[in-house]
Amino acid sequence: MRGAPERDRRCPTAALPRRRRRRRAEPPRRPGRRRRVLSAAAGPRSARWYKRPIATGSAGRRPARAASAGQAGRGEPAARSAEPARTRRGRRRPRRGRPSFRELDPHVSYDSASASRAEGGRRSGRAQRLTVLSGPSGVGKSTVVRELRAEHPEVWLSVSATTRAPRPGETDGVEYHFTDDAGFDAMIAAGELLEWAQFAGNRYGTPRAPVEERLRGGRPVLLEIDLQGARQVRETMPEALQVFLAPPSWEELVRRLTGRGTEPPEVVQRRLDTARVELAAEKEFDVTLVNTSVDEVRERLLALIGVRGDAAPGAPA
Ligand SMILES: Nc1ncnc2c1ncn2[C@@H]1O[C@H](COP(=O)(O)OP(=O)(O)OP(=O)(O)O)[C@@H](O)[C@H]1O
Ligand SMILES: Nc1nc2c(ncn2[C@@H]2O[C@H](COP(=O)(O)O)[C@@H](O)[C@H]2O)c(=O)[nH]1
Repeated sequence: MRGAPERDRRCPTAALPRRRRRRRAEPPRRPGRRRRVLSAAAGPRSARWYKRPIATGSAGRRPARAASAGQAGRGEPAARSAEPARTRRGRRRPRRGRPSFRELDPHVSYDSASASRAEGGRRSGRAQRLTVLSGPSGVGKSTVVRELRAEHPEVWLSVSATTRAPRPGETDGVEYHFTDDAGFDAMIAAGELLEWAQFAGNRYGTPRAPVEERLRGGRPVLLEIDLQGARQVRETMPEALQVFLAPPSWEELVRRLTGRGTEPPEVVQRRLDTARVELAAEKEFDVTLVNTSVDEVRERLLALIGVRGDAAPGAPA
């Protein structure tokens, strides 16, 4: 054992010059945990990934590329103005703090926990099976999921129960299981819901049994749920991959939600108020995908779920 220097027992910093005492007397800081982030290296469809160490708290995302998804004029993510700082050796210096959702580009970033879960799962032959897709109302979750399932019906989407009234064109048992308050209460009381939440004046919940059944059968399962539901699933099923779908900009989110024309103005406003809270919680998720292009997000999501582009479609829906 190396001999420890003898200490002044009354004051551990007494031997230090005065200006260094205060700093040494403070409890030692935890060294900044370094995370590894995988980011798309090249073009939007690239299957190449590079690993880039970043400091804790930084998403380490690539600077946004204007019109990267060929959606010029439709709320492209704001490009970062300055080149990233570099170390003396010319390496990229990690940014301090996470960028806001406005700074993100439509490329995926995910931290070490989810990356190793997803990658490790695949290596061991056990693909990531449960994926939660969340994000503010109107960001495009249903649109992306619809496109994804058109190509890959083997990805099973949970049909939620809700007390919301059906919109024109919605069918009971297809988009939702529509129920009333008493029916919803009964499901809660019977423990039939994996999670549930109150959202913009209605209740929504994920029926537990069908999800568990599909997971047992090895099907990739997708839950399209709000932030409160995502938090509950994080508690009860921490192995689930949590994906946040973000809008390219606030203005674009407003445009999409109002443009959809499914809610009266007061409900749109309510959903937008909630959206601010949801956007602020983006960091809780393993991955953020910015929905600038539905095609790109669909491909990214398929890769994250672990469904290969060459996977045979046509599995039972
Ligand atoms: N990448 C995109 N570019 C432009 N418009 C889009 C994009 N993705 C979705 N939209 C449009 O945005 C609107 C809202 O999409 P969608 O209904 O899928 O949102 P959502 O997140 O499922 O909303 P909610 O949470 O309220 O169910 C739709 O009109 C859809 O066509
Ligand atoms: N916590 C849950 N949230 C859900 C569920 N099903 C849908 N949702 C979310 O509700 C809002 C509003 O949906 P809308 O169809 O009325 O526009 C949206 O964010 C959905 O993701 C659920 O089972 N649990």
